[in-house]
Amino acid sequence: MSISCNFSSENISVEQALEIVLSQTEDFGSEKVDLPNSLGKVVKENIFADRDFPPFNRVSMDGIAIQFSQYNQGNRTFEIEGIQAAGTEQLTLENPKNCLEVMTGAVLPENTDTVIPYELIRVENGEAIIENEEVKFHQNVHFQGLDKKEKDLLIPKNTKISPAEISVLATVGKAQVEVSKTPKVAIISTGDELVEIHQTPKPFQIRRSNVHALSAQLKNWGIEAQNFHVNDNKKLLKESLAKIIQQFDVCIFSGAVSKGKFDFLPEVLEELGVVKYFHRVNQRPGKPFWFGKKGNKTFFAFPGNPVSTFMCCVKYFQPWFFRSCEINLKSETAILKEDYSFKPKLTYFLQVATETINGKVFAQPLAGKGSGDLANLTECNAFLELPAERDHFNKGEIFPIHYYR
Ligand SMILES: Nc1nc2c(c(=O)[nH]1)N[C@H]1C(S)=C(S)[C@@H](COP(=O)(O)OP(=O)(O)OC[C@H]3O[C@@H](n4cnc5c(N)ncnc54)[C@H](O)[C@@H]3O)O[C@H]1N2
Ligand code: MOO
Ligand SMILES: [Mg+2]
Repeated sequence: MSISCNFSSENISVEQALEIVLSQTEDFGSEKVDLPNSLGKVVKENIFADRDFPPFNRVSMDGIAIQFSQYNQGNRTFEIEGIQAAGTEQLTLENPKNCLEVMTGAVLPENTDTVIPYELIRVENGEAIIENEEVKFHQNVHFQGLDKKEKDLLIPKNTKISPAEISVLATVGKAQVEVSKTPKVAIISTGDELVEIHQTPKPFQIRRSNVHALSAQLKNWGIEAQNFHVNDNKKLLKESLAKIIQQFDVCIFSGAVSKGKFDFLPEVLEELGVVKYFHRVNQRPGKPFWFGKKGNKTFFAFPGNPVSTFMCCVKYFQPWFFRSCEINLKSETAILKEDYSFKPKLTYFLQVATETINGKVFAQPLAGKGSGDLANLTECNAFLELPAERDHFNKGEIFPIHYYR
């Protein structure tokens, strides 16, 4: 999809902004990585069952294996012929009136079809005596191919790898997996008021928390970003960015995009040849969001207020990255739990705490004290997207929701 750049100085809507961002995805290609390093990445090959699941008739309780017909004929005492342990070749029950002890994970012995757990038998003088009458044909046997058949598709290409996929990849022997390459991402904070997290800020300073919040969000999506800091000095900003831009596919900024005397970022980016696609979106938080491209490099300049940076990363960077990896994030909705009013003609990303009741997701507004109130993020788990054209939202209405945890 190609969308022409929005060079106008008019603010654009959230829908337009997202459409532009999503029209600017990039293909980062794929690479083979060792299985442990594939967590959080997107698999770029179909994963098939290399054998039946389970691969043999698997004993699923420790006990004895018998022929059910013997039990059905009234036999309750079975001489023990031997032990079938897990990890040993299949034994054969020689005499159908006897039994074999079997362990969970072992192959069900030849000539047996039913497993009775130790709890329901008594073992005396080399014999197993069944004490419970309720034995069912085929009980406690996990039959070969019951879950999946050899060559079944287990994980389709373009699935995000979670611990569940790791389990399946491991069991089919994928020591290495083809995954989408992640872009090289730089996260750049700006501002003379910022100090490192291990430093004690002077009364007029704060720690550069946005960079750590962004890094953590990206880490959740399988991206290891590098972070930088530049002070509010135009010349320095331009020199530093000229170098950083060369080395990265994506630059995510926090701060210096609003109307302040030291908000140099938009002009510096343009001076460095980055094409502005939009600046300012009709939204709160995050109104001064600036987005641009230079060739196949992508620039997300998020407003510095911590909740703005955070929300913009969830709402714009996240779907951009997943679309680049050919994954469509599913859109989710939630039910507003109480009436809420927001007057400005802006899309409002209301901070909410969700609760699921009878399968329905309810969103409790916990708006916080504005986009500087980062502590409020810990009280909530999502942003509820309230449309710009309305100013009152009723309890019970359904709106799009964006989770961050
Ligand atoms: N006259 C106007 N002033 C402001 C407007 C406006 O439209 N007209 N927009 C406001 C809005 S909305 C936002 S959001 C901010 C965005 O400002 P900037 O992107 O220029 O960011 P800064 O000025 O650099 O910082 C804003 C705020 O955020 C704090 N900050 C910045 N970086 C970090 C960081 N890494 N970790 C923690 N906190 C950070 C910074 O200290 C400031 O308090 O502008 C409004 N002003
Ligand atoms: O976008 Mo600003 O975040 O409204 O404070
Ligand atoms: Mg500013």
